[in-house]
Amino acid sequence: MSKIVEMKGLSKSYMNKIALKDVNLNIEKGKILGLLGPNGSGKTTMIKILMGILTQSSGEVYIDGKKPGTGTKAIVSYLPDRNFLYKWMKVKDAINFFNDFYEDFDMMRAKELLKFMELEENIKVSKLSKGMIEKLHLTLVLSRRAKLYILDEPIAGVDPVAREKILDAIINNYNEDSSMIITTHLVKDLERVFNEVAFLKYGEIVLTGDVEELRVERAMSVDEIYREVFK
Ligand SMILES: Nc1ncnc2c1ncn2[C@@H]1O[C@H](COP(=O)(O)OP(=O)(O)OP(=O)(O)O)[C@@H](O)[C@H]1O
Repeated sequence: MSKIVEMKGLSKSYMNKIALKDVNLNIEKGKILGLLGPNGSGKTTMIKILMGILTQSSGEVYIDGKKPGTGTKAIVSYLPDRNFLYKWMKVKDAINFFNDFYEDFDMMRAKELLKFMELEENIKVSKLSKGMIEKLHLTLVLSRRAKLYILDEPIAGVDPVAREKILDAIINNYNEDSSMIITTHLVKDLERVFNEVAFLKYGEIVLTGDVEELRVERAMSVDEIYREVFK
């Protein structure tokens, strides 16, 4: 099977608020999908459904052919859009914690990434800046040999130099056997990473496709297309 993610008629409402409406979206293995949309468009809701944190109101979702749950959590490496580290931890504790927790954690890769991100193992998490925390999160998430990586706003809140470094880490550590979903509204910064994009507007997919094809068809960058769709 070539699809890593399959969504069919996926909808989600919170009380009377519709967050996702009849979403049909497939992600092929080996691709990096940019899930793009402004605040409140439903990106996090979609990711939480993929992670089994929320249940859809209707429709179907499959990850590698399975419904989200314990089985799929083992093959998905997820970067939430909030800090998930404990203040008492040192960087090396966070690494060991992940190593103990995830069978697919690759310690060698983690050490290389720490070096690349210029993160010192003995620093306490409480002493790290916001940008350094994001780098540590990404180090942890990318050090797993997962089939699917889901990165929710991986570069929000970091300076442009750190952004470039984080993007390089994503590209260098990505391999063709895995797939990735990256949500962002910082389209210009991230578009060089995407193979495919899906635009979410008020919970609906309004445009999806291969990045190269879209750029050629419309003679615009993804960022320009985004601005046109959401103006
Ligand atoms: N727990 C909740 N209860 C009620 N409404 C919610 C809840 N979570 C999200 N929503 C609503 O659902 C819609 C989609 O929210 P969601 O967080 O998925 O958007 P998003 O695209 O991730 O936004 P952002 O870019 O700001 O993170 C929004 O209108 C939001 O107000």
